[in-house]
Amino acid sequence: MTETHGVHDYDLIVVGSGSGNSLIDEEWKDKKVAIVDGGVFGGTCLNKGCIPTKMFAYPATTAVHGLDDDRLGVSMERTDVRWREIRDRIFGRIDAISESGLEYRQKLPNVDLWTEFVTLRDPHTVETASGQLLRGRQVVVAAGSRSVLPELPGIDLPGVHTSDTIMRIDDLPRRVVILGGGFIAAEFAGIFHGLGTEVVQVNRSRRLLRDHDEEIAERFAREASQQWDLRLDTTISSIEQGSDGLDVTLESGGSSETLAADVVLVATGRVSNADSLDAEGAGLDIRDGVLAVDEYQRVLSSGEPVDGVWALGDVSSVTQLKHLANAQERTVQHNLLHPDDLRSTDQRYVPHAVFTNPQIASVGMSESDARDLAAVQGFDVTVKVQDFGDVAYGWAMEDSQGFVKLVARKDTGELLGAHIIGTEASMLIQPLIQAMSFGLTAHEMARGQFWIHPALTEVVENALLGLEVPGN
Ligand SMILES: Cc1cc2nc3c(=O)[nH]c(=O)nc-3n(C[C@H](O)[C@H](O)[C@H](O)COP(=O)(O)OP(=O)(O)OC[C@H]3O[C@@H](n4cnc5c(N)ncnc54)[C@H](O)[C@@H]3O)c2cc1C
Ligand SMILES: NC(=O)c1ccc[n+]([C@@H]2O[C@H](COP(=O)([O-])OP(=O)(O)OC[C@H]3O[C@@H](n4cnc5c(N)ncnc54)[C@H](O)[C@@H]3O)[C@@H](O)[C@H]2O)c1
Repeated sequence: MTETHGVHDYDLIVVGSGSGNSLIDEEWKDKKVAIVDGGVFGGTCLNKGCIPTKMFAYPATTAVHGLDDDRLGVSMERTDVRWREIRDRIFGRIDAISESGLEYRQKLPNVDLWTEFVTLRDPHTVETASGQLLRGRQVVVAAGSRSVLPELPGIDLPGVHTSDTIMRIDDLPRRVVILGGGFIAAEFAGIFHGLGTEVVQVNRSRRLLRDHDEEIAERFAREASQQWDLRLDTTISSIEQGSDGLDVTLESGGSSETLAADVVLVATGRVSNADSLDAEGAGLDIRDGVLAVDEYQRVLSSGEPVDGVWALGDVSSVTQLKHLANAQERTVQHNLLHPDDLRSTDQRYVPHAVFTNPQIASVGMSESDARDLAAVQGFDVTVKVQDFGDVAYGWAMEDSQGFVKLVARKDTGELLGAHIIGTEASMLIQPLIQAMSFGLTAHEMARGQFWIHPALTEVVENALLGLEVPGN
């Protein structure tokens, strides 16, 4: 670092140590780099997102599957759930990774680590909370997103959590009320139900998982309502401290009801941190609530890319997923060093999975989006829904939950969307993502390879063969 008139000068400033941290590799060893993070080193995914949630979801799903095995002629009992042991195992591993990542960065001679929140003074200058000014020849904004809390009486009470804090509580709650119908609500409902907590999930609209294919969302609502108390078209009007925990008042169709809960989880969405960085004040564009970038991840000001200023991940992406943030990080890593050979990220088929019970995974268009596109572009759509229970492994499982739904163009066999609900949906979908990414048609994918018999993947093969496409 060099210091001119109280300003610390760098070749590169990275704001955010989540996906942004991976940018700093050997290529930067002879340059001055600052990495700034006012939160926990390593970002959301590691510390309070993808990783710990899945480490809770796995034991919870294992427990629930065991309980469900009665119908297969095997009886199991969940006798003990040792929450603190689970929690401490999870965070024992995670906190150590965060701490060692921080120590590693602190030791690098060319890197300064600033453990403060910053705001943007201009596109190339950030000001730390303690008033230090850092100026970067290049700046990467990778400041992520944060939970939004609805304005609700009692929202500040102890016992009311977001996903940031609920995984660290001391005891497994006996009763939890979850507000929201998206990814986080679905995953935590699955976790707490699996571990034996009484779960009430409250969703404002009739539709859970609103961005999913309708049939998937409906099947999930059916499966959820058989496991926990699902209240649709319902809101929470207030939370109060009661004599037996929290009194949570629900409103639905003009009537109200008060439930007692030990904890409330608020899972009502996450917003880009572009506003808390004061990106707009620094002259940067905001589009759809996120920092606007072009295809090369260059940040825009009045619609034009700002030289040497980049953004990636949740701060600049409406789709908040770690694998997308990572892909954008690889793009920025290249572009920072190759201004004459800029790359973009292929975002045609960004998949996702919801690790609830049953799992859900999806890539590409929903049936209704595909039909809308077909109406505009003048092609026909073919759809096949194949139940897990129709193939041999599904019989072995006595499965009545899972299905694969494929959406394709009738004329060409191009796969437009794939949606799976059921056991290990997150893995079953991968060959479909591959086919779509590499342009395999439905028939080529079905007949161009062997499918192991009698593996569950046969449900994908059969779904492909059930589409009305050329070759089938
Ligand atoms: C509960 C939960 C579960 C999730 N599960 C999954 C999953 O299973 N799969 C998946 O793909 N995605 C999942 N996600 C989403 C995923 O975590 C995010 O998409 C991803 O972490 C975004 O990475 P990022 O690098 O953009 O931001 P982050 O990892 O959030 O990093 C941003 C960093 O910037 C810091 N920061 C913010 N503002 C400032 C500032 N003003 N000054 C300095 N530092 C600042 C923050 O402290 C943070 O460390 C989950 C999210 C949550 C909340
Ligand atoms: N497995 C994964 O990939 C994974 C897991 C968790 C989170 N995430 C990411 O994190 C993001 C945030 O997750 P999320 O579940 O918080 O958001 P979400 O956008 O998925 O769902 C938000 C929910 O809150 C409801 N809601 C919003 N405002 C409300 C209000 N005032 N009162 C009542 N309900 C309200 C919405 O109707 C919706 O059901 C996801 O969109 C996803 O990108 C991914």
